[in-house]
Amino acid sequence: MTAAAAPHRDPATPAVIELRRASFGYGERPVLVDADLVVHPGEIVAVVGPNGSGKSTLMKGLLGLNERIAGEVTLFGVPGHELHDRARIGYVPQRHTLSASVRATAEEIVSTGRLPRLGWLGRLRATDRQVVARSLEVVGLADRAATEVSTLSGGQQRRVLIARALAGQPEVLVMDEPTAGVDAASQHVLADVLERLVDRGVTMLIVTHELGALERLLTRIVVVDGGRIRFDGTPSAYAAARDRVHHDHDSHHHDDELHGDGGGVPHGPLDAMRDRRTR
Ligand SMILES: Nc1ncnc2c1ncn2[C@@H]1O[C@H](COP(=O)(O)OP(=O)(O)OP(=O)(O)O)[C@@H](O)[C@H]1O
Repeated sequence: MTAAAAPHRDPATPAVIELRRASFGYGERPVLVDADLVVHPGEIVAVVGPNGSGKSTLMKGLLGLNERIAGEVTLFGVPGHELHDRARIGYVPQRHTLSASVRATAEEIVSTGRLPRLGWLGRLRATDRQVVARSLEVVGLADRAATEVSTLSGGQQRRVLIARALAGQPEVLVMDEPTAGVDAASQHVLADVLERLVDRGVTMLIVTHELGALERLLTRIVVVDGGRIRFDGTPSAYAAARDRVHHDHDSHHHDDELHGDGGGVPHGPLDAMRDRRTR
């Protein structure tokens, strides 16, 4: 299986995400430093690295959800803090399941993702309901619209959260571990969901511990380690440089929380490549 081809790029179209020597942290403390990263329209970029290396800090930083200590963030060609149309970005935060205390149907949760696009009356119109229904359809949960989310499986809940992000009709999806804590079968379902989004031209930046199921979709892989971007290249360049960019295969604590034994999924982003090579 080969990685996805890099999309054709119109030089006149600005990058979706552009970081120049950006440092992000919490309070005064820098966590992710000196990051240069450019994501063009149509790219599917995986961000990998050990636990605590700064991946989530990178995601939150580019979304303006933590402190920018230095450098520049440009989104769709404008400084990040000046981007008023936030609905252009869909964010799936790092949270593997919805709390059991959330008493809402899948449709209600997904409808909240429509809020940034509502008209001045602030009410869901017929077109909004159609978008919500379509978002549930894309993630394969049309038949669960009326189901309480707390009764859905972990993988299905992740898909509800992705559908919620899709309901805002974003041009880019920033996802923090969409496959964390879900079993191998659900990971493949999620990869199929993401593939449908690729076909629709959605740009994606995905933090993941399980490169396996997503690998065929990726145009680039970024390795974060020790608070810095250590590698940024194509999947084949990553495979070739794997000794240089190798990092610890921390078993992922989120998987442990859900499965105890980690659920039998590969833990390191390099695992899938190594498996294939030895087959
Ligand atoms: N809200 C916060 N306030 C203070 N420090 C934080 C906060 N969130 C994360 N950190 C610290 O920043 C560092 C990097 O954390 P981050 O969550 O970015 O890593 P990560 O690579 O996403 O890890 P994981 O794979 O475990 O999710 C850690 O030392 C963490 O303790």
